Amino acid sequence: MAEKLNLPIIDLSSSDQASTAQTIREACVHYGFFYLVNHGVEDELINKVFDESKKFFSLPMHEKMKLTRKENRGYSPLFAEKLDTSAKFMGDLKETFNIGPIKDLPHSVLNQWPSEEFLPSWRPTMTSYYDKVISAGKKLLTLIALALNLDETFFEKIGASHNPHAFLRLLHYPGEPASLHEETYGASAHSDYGMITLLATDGVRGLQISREKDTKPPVWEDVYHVNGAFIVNIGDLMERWTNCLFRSTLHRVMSTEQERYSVAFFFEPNEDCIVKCLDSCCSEISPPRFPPVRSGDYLEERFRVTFLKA
Ligand SMILES: O=C(O)CCC(=O)C(=O)O
Ligand SMILES: [Fe+2]
Repeated sequence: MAEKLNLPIIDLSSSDQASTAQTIREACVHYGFFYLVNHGVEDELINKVFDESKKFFSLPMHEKMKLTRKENRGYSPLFAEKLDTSAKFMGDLKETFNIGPIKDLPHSVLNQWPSEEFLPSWRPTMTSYYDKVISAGKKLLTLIALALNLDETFFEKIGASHNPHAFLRLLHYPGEPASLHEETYGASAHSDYGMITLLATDGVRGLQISREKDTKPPVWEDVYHVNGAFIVNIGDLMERWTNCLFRSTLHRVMSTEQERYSVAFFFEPNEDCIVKCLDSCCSEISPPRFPPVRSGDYLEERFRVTFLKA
């Protein structure tokens, strides 16, 4: 049985920056997860993204396969990815669609879009959502910088949030009859790879976190949906920057009988940004645990090992 979990709630519109930054710090140190409210992305737009996502995943398979994932953009069918690389089962019971940077040339031309004939509102809806979540993410990064006792422009100055390598990912978990496969997950246990993830969920249960990476067996706790809130979590690159002060928490999505949709936004640093332990997070007695790494190289390698096919 999973435990009940009360994640901190961060109000992005609060005028009290100091206390918001302090709550973010506590959330990232203890959970690596929090809820984000008043983030500036309207409910109406979020609902539209879910509607358009459902329309896309309902298309015949041969239409979806015309947009098969290339350069990490486009459609991946069920079992294409296995987020828990150590597990033996065949892959995750989910289908996905990825959209990469939209305005950042030459990356923007790599995106694939469903035909306007079938889905006329798809592209403008996704583009608008992408832009709005980027704005929310940039604002959140200024508070995360304050939470780390850095200047609020830190992530901008080191080039992380300028033309970020951010990916919008639509997810569809079709669900399965109970006990069909003991060891099938919608998304198997993993931590996210990058800087921060902003997740919108549809209210169907399934997402769980395990706070202590090294506890065996892991203790799983349910993350509840909160209307209008993003579920934000810290990724591995942020964990590397902070020398594990902020945790990139293990999470998974259980496969249940109920169909589930979610929309993840992976706000990753600019590909050329070098992620190196922050001075304030290391010392002689606590040296950096990870060597510096170029963000683009790190992310590419993580995709290489988790994708079994497109
Ligand atoms: O669908 C969800 O709730 C979470 C998905 C997720 O963890 C991921 O795609 O990295
Ligand atoms: Fe994830």
